[in-house]
Amino acid sequence: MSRQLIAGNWKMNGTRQNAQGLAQALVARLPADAADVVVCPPFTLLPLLADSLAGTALALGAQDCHKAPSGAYTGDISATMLGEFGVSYVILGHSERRQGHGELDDTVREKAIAATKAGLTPIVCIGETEDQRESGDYTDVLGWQIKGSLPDNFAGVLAYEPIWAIGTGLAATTEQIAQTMLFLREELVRQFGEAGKAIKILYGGSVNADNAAAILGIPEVGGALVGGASLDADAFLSIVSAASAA
Ligand SMILES: O=C[C@H](O)COP(=O)(O)O
Repeated sequence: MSRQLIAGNWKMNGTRQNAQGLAQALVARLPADAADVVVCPPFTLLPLLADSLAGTALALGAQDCHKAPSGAYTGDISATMLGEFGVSYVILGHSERRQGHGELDDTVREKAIAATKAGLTPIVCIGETEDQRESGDYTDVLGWQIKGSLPDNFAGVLAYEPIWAIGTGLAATTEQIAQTMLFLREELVRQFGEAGKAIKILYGGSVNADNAAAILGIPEVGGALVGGASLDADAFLSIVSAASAA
C-alpha cells in the first residue's frame, strides 16, 4: 500500500503572522516516517510559505486554480502561477466552491487537466448532500461526479467528502465510510480500468485527532482532507501520526 496523504485545507483562514508559526510548528514536529503531508493555505500566504517550507518534508498546496494558463479572468489564479510558488497540490471542486460558486463537474475536470499540465497533483473533491444520502441516491451522485469531474488518464487524488460531515463535528461513521470507499473503488475501476486501482482516495469531513486512527485504518482510505483540525498544530500532527501508523 502506498503512503497515505494528509492534506490540510486552511480554507479562508490565516494571517502572515500565525501561518508562519503554524507551518514552523508542523515542520519541526513532523514524524520522520510520516505520510505525505501538505498544507493548502489561502493564495495570499503562498509566497511566505513557499519560502519557509522550501527544502522541508511539508508540501504546499492551493485551494483552487483556473482552467486556463493565463488570460482575462479577473480575480483568478492559474495552475502555472501556483507552480511558481512551489505549489505541488491543488484542491479542486470542493463543495464550498461547487455550492458557493456554482462550480460544475465540467469546470472541475478542465481545472484538473490544467493542474496536471502545470505539474501539480489535483485533489478532486466529490460528496453527497444529506438528502442524497438519506434518499439512497448518493451512489448515483458520486458515480456521476467521478464521471464528470475526473479527466481521462486522471493522475491525481480523489477526496470523498460527504457535505453533511464538513465542519459539523459529525464525521461519517466508519461503516458509512467503509461502504462508500468500496463503492468508489469499484466505480473508479469500472470507469478507468486497471488505472482506477491506483487512484488514492481521501476521506474528508470532521476528521480530528480522536477519530483519525479509526478512519485512516479503513480499507481503501488513502488519507484525509482535513479542514478545521488542520489549523491546530497538535491536532493536525496527531492525524499525521495516525496515518503513519495505519
Ligand atoms: O477540505 C476539508 C473539508 O471540507 C473538511 O473540513 P472539516 O475537517 O472542517 O470538516
